[in-house]
Amino acid sequence: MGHLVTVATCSLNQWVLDWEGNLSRIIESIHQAKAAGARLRVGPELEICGYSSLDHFHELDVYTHSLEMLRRLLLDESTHGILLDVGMPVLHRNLRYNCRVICLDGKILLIRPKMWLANDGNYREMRHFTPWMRPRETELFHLPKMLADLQGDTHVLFGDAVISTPETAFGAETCEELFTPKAPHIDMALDGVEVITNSSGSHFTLRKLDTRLQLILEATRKSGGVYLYANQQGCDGERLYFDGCAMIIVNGDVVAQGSQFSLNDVEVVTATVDLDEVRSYRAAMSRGMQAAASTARYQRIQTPFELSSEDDDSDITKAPTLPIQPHYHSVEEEIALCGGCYLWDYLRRSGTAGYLVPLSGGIDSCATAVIVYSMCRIVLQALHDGNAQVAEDVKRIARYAGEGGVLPKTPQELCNQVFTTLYMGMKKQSSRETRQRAADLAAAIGSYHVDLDIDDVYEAQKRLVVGTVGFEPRFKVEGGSEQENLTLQCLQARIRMVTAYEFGQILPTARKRPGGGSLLVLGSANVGEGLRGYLTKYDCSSADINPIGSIDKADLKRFIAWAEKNFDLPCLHDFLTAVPTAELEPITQDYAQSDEADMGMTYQELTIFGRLRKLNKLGPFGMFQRLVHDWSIDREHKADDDAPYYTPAQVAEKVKKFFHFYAINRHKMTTLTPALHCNDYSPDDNRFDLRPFLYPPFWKSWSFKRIDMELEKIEKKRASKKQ
Ligand SMILES: Nc1ncnc2c1ncn2[C@@H]1O[C@H](COP(=O)(O)OP(=O)(O)OC[C@H]2O[C@@H]([n+]3cccc(C(=O)O)c3)[C@H](O)[C@@H]2O)[C@@H](O)[C@H]1O
Ligand SMILES: Nc1ncnc2c1ncn2[C@@H]1O[C@H](COP(=O)(O)OP(=O)(O)OP(=O)(O)O)[C@@H](O)[C@H]1O
Ligand SMILES: NC(=O)CC[C@H](N)C(=O)O
Repeated sequence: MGHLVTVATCSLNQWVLDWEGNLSRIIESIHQAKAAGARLRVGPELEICGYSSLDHFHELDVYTHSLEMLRRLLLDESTHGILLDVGMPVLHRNLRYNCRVICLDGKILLIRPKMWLANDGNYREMRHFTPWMRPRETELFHLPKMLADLQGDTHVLFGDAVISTPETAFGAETCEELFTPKAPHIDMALDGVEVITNSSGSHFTLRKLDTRLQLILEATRKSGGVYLYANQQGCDGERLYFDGCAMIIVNGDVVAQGSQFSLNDVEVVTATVDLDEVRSYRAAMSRGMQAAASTARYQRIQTPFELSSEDDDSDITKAPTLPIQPHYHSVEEEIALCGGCYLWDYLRRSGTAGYLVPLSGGIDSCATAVIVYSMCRIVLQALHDGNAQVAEDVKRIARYAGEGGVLPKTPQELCNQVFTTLYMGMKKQSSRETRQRAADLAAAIGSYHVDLDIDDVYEAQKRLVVGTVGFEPRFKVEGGSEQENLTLQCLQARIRMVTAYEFGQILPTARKRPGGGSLLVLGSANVGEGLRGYLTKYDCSSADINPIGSIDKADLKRFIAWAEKNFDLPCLHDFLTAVPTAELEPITQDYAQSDEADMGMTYQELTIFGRLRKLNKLGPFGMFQRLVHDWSIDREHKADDDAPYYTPAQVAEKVKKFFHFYAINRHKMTTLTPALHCNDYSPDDNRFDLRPFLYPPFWKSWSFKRIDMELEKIEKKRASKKQ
């Protein structure tokens, strides 16, 4: 029995209900772990069926197929000789549990159900599973016949227990459990469990890795121990991107870290850890006394399987893996990499021929196009690194096999095959500048670019009203009313949507691309526009998928400024300096439409409203109370110099205006294009931010009256102070 132990964790790019694909990735990770000399391997949460199976967890098939895949795994002798911690759903006494199955050499040692289910934001585990609410209790699980014959027994243990090997003990906690105030690893550590596995289905949001890593570092800093973090990676069929980053942490130090964004379907991370370091770390007096006082005792399931041997201790070629500095990406890199990896998974899994972006010459569709370009760069890097799966996918999607099997040499070359950009101008509304910016960007990234005008279609459609009811709607600048102005704007916007789909469906065939097929249309409404409803329902904001729908204008601008340098795209500079405009109204000598003027608020203010509404959970009155302090405070007391300054009356007006537009436009969120989830202030109505979409008029609401009452109090106080 030795004290040097090699352990493995992994990230797997699983896909919901891809039973045989998921199993093959699990087996591949076990082979890689064994090849690295590991004797314990942990995989992501629910890895057999894929984490985001959602309401499929209500179907018995999912439990049956999970058992069938587990049986295959147990039967496969190439996976023997290593302790396995595998994730799958299990039906036990008619209740559904989210479980870890711990097995060795074709036999199950323990089934450990998740105790603290994830149930906020995007997570609805309580809808699908029952939590195991009996800490440190176990009972017998009746094995179905297909497993009983392998096990040579009819039952195995089910519940909250740990595994004891000759040299150490290890226990499993599952994803959310780490985030809870009384995480299971605390009691396990106090009871002498030295290795904790954490199998996660943890999604990416911008700047989130820090939170996750701090929790793990803190856990092992306080309790000591070896922590093995496994996570899913990629798009498994939902709006979430799972950001892998498998890690091994020892006593508060990271010793191994996998990639957060990559196109590797299987990534195994291993380290050799010294159990004696855990023992010394824990032997500190105060911790020792707490451990002695703890009454939490775990049932230990004994196995004679050794994680290491005394031979290892005298093998001087074996050494503990040294601590490293954890690696974080900047926000700009996160957008480029997360968006790029997600779009590649979506493309290769949807079986379509590529993407199409309606490119307006503005910053949002520009950001979407640059994310597609980032995808092409990531793919090229993976080809360069010899990723066989990516090579196979490129041949299939970009049909390079048909052209002599030569793979693309540059991201632009790939871009030209899988990415179309479409500028759809109007003679009076579109400026030369936007048309030129779109063309310049397309040339720089190599997309197949189409530049056309939609005036004929627009005029023909407009004539339907003129010819049928004898009324000719006019723009405001031509003397028309508000309603006429809106109707004409929305008409253009919707014609663009129809045109985008038309081209998306026929272009691969028209270009004689082998296999034809359709392009997926990408949307590019940013998070603020969605929230404020500053978009036309069913225009180009209605697309197949939107990579930037949960990202705000400020982060998008940072991303474009970063890409200008890091992707060597000088043409991006002009996008950054342009005034955001919808170009839906005719441009005259003294009028050009502008987003911020139209919206009655700036994009910066929109981000603040969006965060306070969702993250701080503030309604109109609460938001007024908060902002009157942030925005009306005397300049010299201000913490943030960039924050706007407004009088209390102006703050009241701003907050009311925001909630008014939010309420009357909320219906647009119900039909908004699915967006890649990158931020916890996303207004996505369908999965994340569940709200009504028919509100009473806010101008007459009690909450607005309360703002007025509060404003009166504030103004009286200010007036009396001045006297
Ligand atoms: N309570 C409710 N529940 C369900 N649906 C409701 C509804 N109230 C209205 N509606 C529907 O929504 C329609 C009004 O919404 P909508 O048609 O979007 O039209 P609307 O919101 O009136 O106008 C679109 C606005 O977006 C602006 N915009 C800015 C930037 C870009 C773009 C662009 O398109 O490129 C547009 C444009 O300047 C204009 O101010 C109604 O005609 C009705 O069909
Ligand atoms: N002239 C155009 N040609 C092609 N697509 C357009 C054009 N005008 C608008 N679109 C599409 O409609 C979407 C919504 O238009 P809008 O004017 O609101 O742009 P936006 O959301 O501010 O984005 P952008 O910054 O790209 O203009 C754009 O993102 C773009 O995809
Ligand atoms: N699957 C889970 O338990 C995930 C929940 C966790 N709070 C996370 O975001 O990572």
